[in-house]
Amino acid sequence: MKLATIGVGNAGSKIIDRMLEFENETGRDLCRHVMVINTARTDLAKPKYVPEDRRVLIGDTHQKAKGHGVGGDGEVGAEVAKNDIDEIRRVFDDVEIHEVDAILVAAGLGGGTGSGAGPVVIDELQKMYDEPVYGLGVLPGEYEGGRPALNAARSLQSFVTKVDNFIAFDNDAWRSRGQTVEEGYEQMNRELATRIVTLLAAGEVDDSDVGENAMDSSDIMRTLDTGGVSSIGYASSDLDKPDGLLSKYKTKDKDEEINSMDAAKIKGLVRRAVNSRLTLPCEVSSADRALIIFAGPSSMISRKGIESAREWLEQEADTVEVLAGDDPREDSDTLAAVVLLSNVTETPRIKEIQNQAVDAQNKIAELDAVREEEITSLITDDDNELDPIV
Ligand SMILES: Nc1nc2c(ncn2[C@@H]2O[C@H](COP(=O)(O)OP(=O)(O)OP(=O)(O)O)[C@@H](O)[C@H]2O)c(=O)[nH]1
Repeated sequence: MKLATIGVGNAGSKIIDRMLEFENETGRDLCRHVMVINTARTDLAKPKYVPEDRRVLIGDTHQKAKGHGVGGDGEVGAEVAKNDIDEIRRVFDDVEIHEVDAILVAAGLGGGTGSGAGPVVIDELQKMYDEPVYGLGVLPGEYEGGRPALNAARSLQSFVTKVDNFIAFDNDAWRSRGQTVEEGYEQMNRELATRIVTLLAAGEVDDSDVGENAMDSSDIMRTLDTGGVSSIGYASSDLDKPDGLLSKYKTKDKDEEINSMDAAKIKGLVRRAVNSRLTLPCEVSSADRALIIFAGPSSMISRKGIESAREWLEQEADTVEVLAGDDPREDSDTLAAVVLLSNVTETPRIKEIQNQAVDAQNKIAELDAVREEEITSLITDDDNELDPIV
């Protein structure tokens, strides 16, 4: 697939930057257009792979932002993006939309810019283009507290109703102990970039290269066509290691011996992808559609293997809508299986975020209600005998 990618806010921009890094390292060419949008000047300087002229600062004249971010306030994030919509539209105008199949908007839903400006950007994209717009959203961890949960729960409603599909990443599930927050984010962003690029870069090869099992961009788009919230699973196998995963066999046409994985091992790789940590933990059987892509040297991936993996996932996901194919990467020294579970409806983390958000909203309302009273009581003497000077 060929993508226009847009990162909104700090997390969104870092994820797009990692996607560019991963495609660079692995010789893929997914992100044909890139843009990052932020309300904080310092965060806009962070990406390493995003060209300078594709970084857009919004809200630098807004009284509550002034180039320093929106301090976690989603309402301000949305307001700033609406005020600067002409500037955003001007940068979109440079995108040769006929060169791309879809647009991907990445954002952290816990932050003010991601949660507020993200949906405004998506609205504009949907107005301007007919191509599908996908969301890639980070859900905040419980440990971050009530405010990010409130942003995320509200923003999720906007994102999911506005995008053609929302692929979620749950920071809570991916948090590991013994790391600083920054180290943790770095690792999570790499894991996410590996999954999303491996998934979406399939089908980008020339028509001349397409083998009989090759996955096509239209297959991926069809799987994402359900709307709703989706999750990705991933597993890979190192082909250099003599770990018994490979078996020798002779090709029919040529009398040469080549390495391949037998069908059971290919199925095992997919089972590992589905049973390992998903980007959003969910009940696999609640998926509406699913898709498997094998990325690696095509000689490793037998048709029988693809078919048995597809049948296995059809049972697991309890749907007849499972597509499977390969993304030939002849130079790769790994064989990766990436599984897209589209429109999953049973995912406990979203309910937890909503509960945390409702508690936070009630607490904020309570504090707002008593604030004036408490300030007045603090500055007033017990018998109210004193008057202000002016
Ligand atoms: N996975 C991941 N999550 C991140 C990262 N940075 C931030 N987050 C998450 O994203 C949320 C939003 O943070 P930011 O992206 O920094 O915020 P923002 O959208 O720029 O908004 P403001 O800072 O309020 O202007 C946080 O609450 C975290 O949950 C990151 O590098 N990786």
